[in-house]
Amino acid sequence: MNDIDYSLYLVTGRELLPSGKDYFESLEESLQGGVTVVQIREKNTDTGEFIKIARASKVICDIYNVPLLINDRVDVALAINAHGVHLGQDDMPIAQARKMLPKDAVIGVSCNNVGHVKAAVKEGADYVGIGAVWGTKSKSLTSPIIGVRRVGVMLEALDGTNVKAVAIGGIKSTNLLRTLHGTVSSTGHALDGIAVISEIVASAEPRRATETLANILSGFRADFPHPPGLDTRLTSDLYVTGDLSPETVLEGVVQLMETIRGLNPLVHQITNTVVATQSANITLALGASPIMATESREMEDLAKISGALLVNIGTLRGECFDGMKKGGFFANQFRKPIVFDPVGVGASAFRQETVNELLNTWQASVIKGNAGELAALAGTKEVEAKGVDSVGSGFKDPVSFVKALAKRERCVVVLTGTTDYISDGVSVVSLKNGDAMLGQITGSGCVLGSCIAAFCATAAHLASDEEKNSDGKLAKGDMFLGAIAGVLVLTVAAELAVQREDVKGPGTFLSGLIDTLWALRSDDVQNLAKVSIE
Ligand SMILES: Cc1ncc(COP(=O)(O)OP(=O)(O)O)c(N)n1
Ligand SMILES: Cc1nc(C(=O)O)sc1CCOP(=O)(O)O
Repeated sequence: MNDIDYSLYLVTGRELLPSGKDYFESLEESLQGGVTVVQIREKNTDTGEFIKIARASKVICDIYNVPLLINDRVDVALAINAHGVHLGQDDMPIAQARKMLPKDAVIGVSCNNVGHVKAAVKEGADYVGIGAVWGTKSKSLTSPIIGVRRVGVMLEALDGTNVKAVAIGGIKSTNLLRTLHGTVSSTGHALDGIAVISEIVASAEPRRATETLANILSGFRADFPHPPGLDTRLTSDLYVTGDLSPETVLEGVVQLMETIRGLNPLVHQITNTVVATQSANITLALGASPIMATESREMEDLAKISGALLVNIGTLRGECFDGMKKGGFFANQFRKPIVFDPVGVGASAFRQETVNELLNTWQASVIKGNAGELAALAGTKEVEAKGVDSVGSGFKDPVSFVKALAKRERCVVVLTGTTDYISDGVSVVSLKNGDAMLGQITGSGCVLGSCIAAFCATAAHLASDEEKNSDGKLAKGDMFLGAIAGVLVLTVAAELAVQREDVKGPGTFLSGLIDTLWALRSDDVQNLAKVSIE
C-alpha cells in the first residue's frame, strides 16, 4: 500500500508540548491545519501506556482520514490496527516486520546514507525517512547530519522505484523552501514530503504552524509541479528563459541595462578586503548602489531592503562566517537573489568546509568561479588550482561540466575563463568578450560578482507579476539573464577601456574600466557582444 500522502508528516513528541497544552488537542489542531500522516513516537513510555495513547490518537486521525504509523514497535501497531510502522536502522528488519504485519501495512525506514536507501528499496520499504537534514534538538543524533545538498543522491537511488521519501530533522518554516529546493536530485527527483516534530508540537498554535508549512509546500509544488507517474520528478526548471538565441539574449541584456540606472538597485556585498573599494565603485558605475556590510546583526534588515546579495569568500575569516550564513539565510527568506563567489575554495579544508556549510544553509541563485574553483566545488580533480587561480587549460568539456553543476546546485553557474560559460542546468550560453588586461588587475573576478549581483537585482525587479506572486521560488526573475548581463557588460567594457588613450597599463585600466562602465551604452554591448548558444 503506497497511496499515502506523505507531504506533511507529523511525528509526535509529547515531551515538547508547550506547558498547559493537551496532547490530543494539539494533535487534532495539527490535523485541522493539514497534517497528512501521523507517526506516534513514544521513546520512554511503557507498552500499555503506549498502546493507550496510540489507540486514542488513531480515533482522532480516523476522523480526519489521516493514516497513523507507529515508531519502532510492530507489536503496538498490531495492537491498535495502525496503518503501519516506522523502523530505525537498529529496529526489527523489514522482512520480519512484513511477516508479522497485515499485507497492506506501510513500512518506513530511517536512512542516513545512500547505502541505507538502496538496502531499504531492496528489502521492500514503502518509504524512507531521510535524516537528519539539519541539526535538531528533538533527538540526540547518533548519525551525522546529512545536510540539504547531500539528500539529492539519496533520492536518485529511488529513481524508477515506487518508494517514497520524506526528510526529517530540524525542518522549520524558515528553512522549508530551502530544504525543498536543495534536496532535489540532478535527475529531478524531489521529496514526497517532510516530517517534523517540534515545528508543530512545540507550537502553542499547532494548526497555524501546520498551515504555514502546508502553504510553503503547496507554493513549491505549484511552481515545480510533479507529473503523475512513478517518480517524484519535477516538470519545470528553475529559471526558464523563453526561446534562447543570441538575439533574444541580447534583447534581454539591453532591457536590463536600460532598467538598472532608473532602478538604482541596492546591492548588498559581503566581499573580501582586497576588492571592496573597487567593487563598490564598479557597482556605482553600473548605476546600482553598493552597501558593503558584514555584521551579522544587520543581515535581516539589509535583506529586506536590498535587491540582491553577493557573498565572496576571498579573505575568509572565522568571524565573517556568521554574517555570510545569516545574510544568505535572510536573502532566501525575503526571496532576494544571492550571487556566490567561492574564491579559492580548493585552497584549504577551512574554505571547503565553510562553502559546504554556507551552501547547505542557503540556496544561491548564481554561483560563479574559475575552472579551479568550480572543479573543487564539484569535487573533481580535472582542473587544479593554485590559491585563488586556476591552473592549466580548463575542462575538456566545459559545456557539459557547467550544465551538470548548475543542475546539481539548482542554480545558474558561471564558469569564467577566456570564454565564459553560463548555464541554468538546461541551456549553456558562451561569451567570448573581454581583454587580457582584466587579468592584470587584482580581483577582476570579484568585481564580476558585483556586476552579476547588480543585474540579478534588476532581473528580479523585472519578474512578471505572476512570478512575483508565486511562492515556490527562492528568487524571482530571470537569473540566467542577470548572470549573462553581468558578464557581458564587464567584458565588453574591458574591451573598450583598453582602447582609451588615457589607459596606459593596469593602474589606468582600472580607472578607465570604471569610466567606461559609467558611460557604457546598450548599443556598445549589442555591437560587440560575442554570444553563442551551445
Ligand atoms: C519519518 C521518520 N524518519 C526517521 C525517523 C527516525 O527513526 P529512528 O531511526 O527509528 O529513530 P527514533 O525515531 O526511533 O529515535 C522517524 N522516527 N521518522
Ligand atoms: C525523530 C527524528 N529522527 C531523526 C533522524 O535523523 O532520523 S531527526 C528526528 C527529530 C525531528 O524532530 P524536529 O522536527 O523537531 O527536528
